[in-house]
Amino acid sequence: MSSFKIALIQLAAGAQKAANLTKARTKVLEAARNGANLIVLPECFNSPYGTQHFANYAEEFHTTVAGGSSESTQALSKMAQDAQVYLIGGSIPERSREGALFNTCTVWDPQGTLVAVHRKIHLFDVNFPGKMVFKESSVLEAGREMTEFATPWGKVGLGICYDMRFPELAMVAARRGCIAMVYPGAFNTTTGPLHWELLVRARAVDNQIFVAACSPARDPEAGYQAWGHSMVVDPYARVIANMEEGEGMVYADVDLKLIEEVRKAVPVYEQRRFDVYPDVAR
Ligand SMILES: O=C(O)CCC(=O)C(=O)O
Repeated sequence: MSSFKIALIQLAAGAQKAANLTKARTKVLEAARNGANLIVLPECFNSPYGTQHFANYAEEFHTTVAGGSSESTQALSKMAQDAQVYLIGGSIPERSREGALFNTCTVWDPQGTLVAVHRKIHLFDVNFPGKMVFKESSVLEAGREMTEFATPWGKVGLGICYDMRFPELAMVAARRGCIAMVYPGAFNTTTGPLHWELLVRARAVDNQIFVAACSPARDPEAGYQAWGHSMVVDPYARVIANMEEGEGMVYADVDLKLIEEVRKAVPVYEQRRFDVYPDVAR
């Protein structure tokens, strides 16, 4: 199958988890009715985003139990099944069996089966003096593994938000044959205008793959002002779908022929000089 339709759902999450899940469900079913095959929700779509919120909203779920066994994972499983789509469930605060907290993305197939779990690897610890200090590592543990999952169209790699800043993840995923990287991510009004589009397009042009980044909508009442601007970029690094900061949805047709086409036109894959930089060839 050489093409599919992706939908990014940019929604604003409020304080009520159940309401956030209901809103996500409505949008997922709408995207499926409009023909989407792979649907993406934003980072922390079931809770407000902020270090003070992770523990309150965290859920423990078991990857071996159908539906994942917690409130949000059961809701995600059912959404995927009812919509008959692959669903990248943004991220949710996860509590491990040992009590550690993670920022975690779960992925569901059209049967509602859990097919991947990505725990955010690079935690968002930054300091812009006078503007913004954020220290996810004060409450979260970092994931330790790269994540990819199979679809009928090819393998898809995953990262969460700050993971996007680390080109190694996307590079290794592409070298392993991923056709796309998907990042649920909540940039903000400080770093969003500086780096969001640049990073999404950079991961695409470096690796000649599709890249999608799905943000929460900006909520003027929220403590954390999300950047929005969810977007899909093609393997030429062209923005093929995007939006502003409000709630909504964007769709893009992912035409896999473009990967082959750009790799023929600009064959960096065959031109790499690992003999010159052997330390990245390992
Ligand atoms: O990298 C950034 O500027 C934003 C990252 C972020 O908000 C996150 O990792 O949640």
